[in-house]
Amino acid sequence: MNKNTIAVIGAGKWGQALHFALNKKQKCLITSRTKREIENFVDLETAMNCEYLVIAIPAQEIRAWLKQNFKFKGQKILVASKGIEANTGEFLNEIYSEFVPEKNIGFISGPSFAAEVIKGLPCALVINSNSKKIYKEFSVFFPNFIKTYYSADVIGAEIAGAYKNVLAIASGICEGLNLGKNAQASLIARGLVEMQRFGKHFGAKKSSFIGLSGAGDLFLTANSTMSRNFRVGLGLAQNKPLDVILEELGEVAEGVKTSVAIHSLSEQHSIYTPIANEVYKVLNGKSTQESLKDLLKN
Ligand SMILES: NC(=O)C1=CN([C@@H]2O[C@H](COP(=O)(O)OP(=O)(O)OC[C@H]3O[C@@H](n4cnc5c(N)ncnc54)[C@H](OP(=O)(O)O)[C@@H]3O)[C@@H](O)[C@H]2O)C=CC1
Ligand SMILES: O=C(CO)COP(=O)(O)O
Repeated sequence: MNKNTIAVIGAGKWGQALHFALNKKQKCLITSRTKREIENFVDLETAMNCEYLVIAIPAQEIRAWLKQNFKFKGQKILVASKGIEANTGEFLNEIYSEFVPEKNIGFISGPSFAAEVIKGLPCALVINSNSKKIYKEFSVFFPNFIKTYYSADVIGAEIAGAYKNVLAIASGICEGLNLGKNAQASLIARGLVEMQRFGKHFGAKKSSFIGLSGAGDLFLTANSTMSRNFRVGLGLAQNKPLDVILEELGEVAEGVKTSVAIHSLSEQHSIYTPIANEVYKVLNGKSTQESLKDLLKN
């Protein structure tokens, strides 16, 4: 393993933006499944030898990718994905725990559209880890336009980051149906309550939901066409088939699969998650008007 070296794995929108940011203060390598003409692009083996790895691969792909490619040699990992595995309902920290010791891993959360980070626009992120050492070691890599905070509430950050994607789909539907700003603000506020309730069940801290990881990322994503998940909602409001919406998007919208995970977890654990459940149903063919009626029922 090469000491004091850093690499990003996954050169999608977020991986490239993080690489741009992390390459400011020191050399940062990048690798991806598909080779690209990017500064410091290397093969997977070279990247895997770095002491610090930032992994930006969609949540649904993580388990298979880790099984196929990952060998733990003492690397420190920062997970940049936001989602819950659909077919198991497992959180990313549970999946990673089979491959990396807890003291070597952290999770990024907070409002951060890749398109803005790659322009060097300022933002604030949270590095969530059970080890403050992980925060300290990774935070020095971040450039001066990114403020980093520390939190030990890994599960809270994970749930907030994954849940807000489902709520962004709901907010996109709201916008697409022209339901107005009152409706959208109500949806976002109730969504925040809902994700907090869901998180509490799994041991998350309330404070994570009112800070950057929860409200911060939710307000960003649920209010902007820059969000892929929000755009999925806009498409659903126009009655476009999901496969067409996803084909046009051409990038990952984690909320689609995460809604499956939240739906099954909330049934399994009897957690009241009305908005996420309606998103799940609309993604499975329920009409948006029916869904709206059901959400408004007293
Ligand atoms: N975009 C954003 O603003 C932000 C995104 N995120 C999160 O980061 C994660 C990645 O998102 P983003 O980069 O935007 O998504 P993109 O769709 O832009 O890119 C995903 C990347 O993952 C790689 N990938 C996909 N499937 C596999 C696989 N089976 N094995 C290996 N690599 C794979 C692809 O590599 P290749 O192209 O080389 O095949 C692709 O470049 C998501 O969880 C997202 O929620 C978090 C914060 C901000
Ligand atoms: O997580 C994000 C910003 O913080 C990106 O959201 P989308 O995946 O909906 O574009």
